[in-house]
Parts: sequence; C-alpha cells; structure tokens
Amino acid sequence: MTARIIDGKAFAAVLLENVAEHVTQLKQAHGLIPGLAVVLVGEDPASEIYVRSKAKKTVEVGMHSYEYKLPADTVEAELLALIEQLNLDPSVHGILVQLPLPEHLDEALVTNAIDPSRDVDGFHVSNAGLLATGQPAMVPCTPLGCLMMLRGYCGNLAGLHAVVIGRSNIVGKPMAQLLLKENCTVTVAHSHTRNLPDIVVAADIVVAAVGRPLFVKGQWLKTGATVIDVGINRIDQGDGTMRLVGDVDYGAAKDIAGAITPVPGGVGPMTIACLLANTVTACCRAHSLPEPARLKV
Ligand SMILES: Nc1nc(=O)c2c([nH]1)NC[C@@H]1CN(c3ccc(C(=O)N[C@@H](CCC(=O)O)C(=O)O)cc3)C=[N+]21
Ligand SMILES: [Mg+2]
Repeated sequence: MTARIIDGKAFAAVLLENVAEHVTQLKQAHGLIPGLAVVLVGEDPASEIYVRSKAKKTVEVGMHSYEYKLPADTVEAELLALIEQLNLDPSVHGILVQLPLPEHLDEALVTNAIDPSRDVDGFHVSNAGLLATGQPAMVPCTPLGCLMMLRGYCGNLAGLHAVVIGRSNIVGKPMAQLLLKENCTVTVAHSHTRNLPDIVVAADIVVAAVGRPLFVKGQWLKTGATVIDVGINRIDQGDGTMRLVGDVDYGAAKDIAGAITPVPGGVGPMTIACLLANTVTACCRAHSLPEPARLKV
C-alpha cells in the first residue's frame, strides 16, 4: 500500500484564498483591514525565516503586517511595554510573539500579557482554558491546521482512535482537546510512555509532535492509519548541507499508512494559513461582525 499524500500546501492555498476573500469583504463593507503584529526577540535564523514568511503571506492576503525585531538582550519590562502598546492599538487585531524566547524572558508571563482576543496563537491561559472546556476560543494554529487536514481526509472523525505523541502546550495538549471535541478516543503519549509501539499500532490517527527526527517508525503503524507529522527537524547530512525531516520515518511509513503529511509541505504551510484565518476571526470579533463560517472550528 502506498499512502496518499496529504498536501498541506494545497490545503493552505484553499484556506488562504478564503481568508483573502474575507479581507476584501471587510475592506469593502466596513473599511477594515485586519492587522497582524509579529514580535521577534533575538536573532535565531530559523525564527527569522518563519517570521519573514508569515509577513509575506499576511501582505499577500491583503492584511497589514507589523514586524517588531528586538535585540536578544531586551529586558522583560520593554517587551511587556510593547505588548501593552499593541494591545491598545486599534489597527492591530492579532499579536504573535515568536517562541522560543531568550532564556531570561518568562514565556508564560509574556504570553499571558497579550490581550486574549488578539492572541492569534491561542497560547494565552484563558484561550487554553476555553478550548479545554469547549467554549469559543482562539485555537492554536498548528493543531487547528492538523484538524482541518484530518477532517478533509477522514471526514467524520467520531469514534476513531487518535494517538497524539507529545504533550506541549502549543501542539500536543490543544491537539488532544480538538480531537476530543470531534469525538475521537484520544491517547496522549510522551517521553515517559512505556511500550509506545504497542500504543501507536492501535491508532487510526497518529499525530507526531515530539521534536525528534524520524522518531516514529513505519512498522509501528496500523495499516491504513492517517499520519500527521508536526516535526520540523533540520539534520546535517554530513556534507555541509541540511535536510528537513519530520518526526516520522516517512520513507517506511508511506508504505503502511493510508495517508500521510510530508515534511516540508504538510503541517507548516497550514500553520501559517491558520494564523491568518485567526487574525480575520479576531478582527471580526473585535468589531462585533459575524465570524466567517468557513474559518470556524
Ligand atoms: N508564537 C509562535 N507561533 C508559532 O506558530 C511558531 C512559533 N512561535 N515559533 C516557531 C514555530 C514554528 N512554526 C512554523 C510555521 C511554519 C512553518 C513552515 O511553513 N514550514 C515549511 C518549511 C519551511 C522551511 O523550509 O523551514 C514547511 O513545513 O513546508 C514551519 C514552522 C511556527 N511556530
Ligand atoms: Mg514531550
């Protein structure tokens, strides 16, 4: 069996077109232009690539992009002051502070300083709580993108056994919450889990978000399983070049899985598309306008 490839770029293109249509509508009917502010502290090269790519897509769909690059030694009070300024700026509907932050900055404190209604990452504790209790919230972009692709491939997810590998606040936990909302049976595995292959083999859906290259082996999978690979690992090829690989051993998994996301071109592009969709949603909510139905979870 050769797995169908879940084309994240194609999913993202459809969502971005939908986002762009809503942006046009907001402009024409209400004179509103959604704005997304991205804050980057320090000079991590990978982070700079993501931030640039986010800004480019933001402008492509017709929204305003505001970029703030702060030096690595920025003190907490300065960063909090910038967030407060953005919280009060009526042209800013979404605020994203790129993670990870330098060691001396408290990520939870900074994340919770963002106005929850502008927290397009969905990382604020109140958005996490709303999601966990099944109330409308800003949903974290990566798990949201994964869910949209799963719905697109599997249709109704009710009753399926989903195994989420990884328990981060950013991916694993919100992914599990979203899958529970879809009436999946959800198992969350992590670094202390015993006999992981025996758990993964029972899964109809596997979401791998461990951050370890090629961690999930092909032979762990149930035949026909749907595999979502959240990992983005740069590995040194030994000849001075780098290769981008996921958390799943794609080469082996594609012969056993029913469908699988590639890396690159899977979860990554959908994460960015969902970020822009969340910004449109935040803009609509800020102005008490009906939320675009097709962007809703
Ligand atoms: N506050 C915050 N929110 C985030 O959403 C956030 C963050 N911090 N910190 C870093 C991670 C990582 N992330 C990615 C988004 C898109 C791609 C993406 O588009 N990847 C391309 C490949 C890009 C490449 O070549 O590196 C792909 O998978 O096809 C990757 C990674 C968002 N993150
Ligand atoms: Mg872990």
